[in-house]
Amino acid sequence: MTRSYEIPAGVVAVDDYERLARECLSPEAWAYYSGGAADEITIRWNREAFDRLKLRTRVLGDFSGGGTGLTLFGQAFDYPILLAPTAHHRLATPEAEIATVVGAGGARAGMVVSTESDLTLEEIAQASRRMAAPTPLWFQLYIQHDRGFTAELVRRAETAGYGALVVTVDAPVFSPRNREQRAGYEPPKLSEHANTRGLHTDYVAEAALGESLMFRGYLDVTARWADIAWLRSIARLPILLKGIMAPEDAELAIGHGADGIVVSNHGGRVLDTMPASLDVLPAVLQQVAGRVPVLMDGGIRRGTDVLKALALGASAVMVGRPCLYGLAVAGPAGVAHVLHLLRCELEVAMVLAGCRTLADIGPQVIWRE
Ligand SMILES: Cc1cc2nc3c(=O)[nH]c(=O)nc-3n(C[C@H](O)[C@H](O)[C@H](O)COP(=O)(O)O)c2cc1C
Ligand SMILES: CC(C)CC(=O)C(=O)O
Repeated sequence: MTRSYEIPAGVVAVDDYERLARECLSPEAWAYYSGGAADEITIRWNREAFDRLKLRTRVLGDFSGGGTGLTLFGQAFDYPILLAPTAHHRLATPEAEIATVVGAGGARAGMVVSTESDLTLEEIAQASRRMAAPTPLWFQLYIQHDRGFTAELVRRAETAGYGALVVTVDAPVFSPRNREQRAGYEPPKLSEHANTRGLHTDYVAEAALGESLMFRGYLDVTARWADIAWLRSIARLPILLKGIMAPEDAELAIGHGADGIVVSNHGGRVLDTMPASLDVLPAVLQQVAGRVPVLMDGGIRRGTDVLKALALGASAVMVGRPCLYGLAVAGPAGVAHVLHLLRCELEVAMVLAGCRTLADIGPQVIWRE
């Protein structure tokens, strides 16, 4: 199938991609990408938390030699916006994650590849290497019930040249996603995913009426803190834990060897009425006290949102749905455009807030009454 990868006229902001993506995606795929847990209240709160904060501007500053570059775990990034790990890009485009990585590379953004990608982690890394400027890639790991299989995934990511492991710890189970259910979205079986092909999934829980869903052995195989120490012992790469929403868990993460933390409520897709990631960020940062980098995701749709997250103390942010919407509308060009829009908006906001570099972004950027 040949597709047009042109950016449609009139697209000037990330939200325009959301509107257009709905028209490009099947109703099931739209429900999967855009939806969240239960009543999707956390999705709304993720946005509202950004909108509540006001920015404080400064004038007549000197911006010579400024920029948005940063280093994380020894890797250089042009700007502090990475693609969050998201599953199943083939729902958006037949080229799946290859289109995404090409778009990310075009915009020179880092990308986190999901365990549940539709292409193998090796195929995605290879596509990135073919580009003039390969994208910094990290691998998002779901710890599988088969720890031998998990160790093999880690080894594969290291061999393929990934720069960090982002271990998602917030979703041992998902609460129902009613929008997906109502649209009739059927997720592909884990044993048929590109990276986990052949994994046996006999443990998957289903409950008949009158039976407990969770407490019949299913949770015996899910990851625990000891698994993080184990991962640390077998992996050479830096390990970030994604989905930390409590200061106590941030402390445990560092205690078990994590090199970084991602404050995230999984884009409101795991447990509805969790607070906004942005609202939890300050408490986690206070606990971490600069010992490891703290990233965040959830609800970022504007460069001003990125500025606000950094002003509260995040080292960088990750963006999920907007990249999928760009992918659905215009393939690699759409992904690159989404990232470019966010980067340009961030730069404008930095200048108007009087910040020459990321190091200048601090609490002074937020207007306090
Ligand atoms: C369709 C979709 C699939 C996702 N798949 C994964 C995944 O495989 N692994 C993961 O850690 N997070 C996954 N996430 C969560 C994102 O990494 C991220 O936390 C979230 O999308 C951020 O919120 P935002 O979409 O508002 O930017 C997924 C999110 C979406 C929307
Ligand atoms: C296939 C899912 C487990 C991927 C995911 O994390 C999500 O859909 O939010």
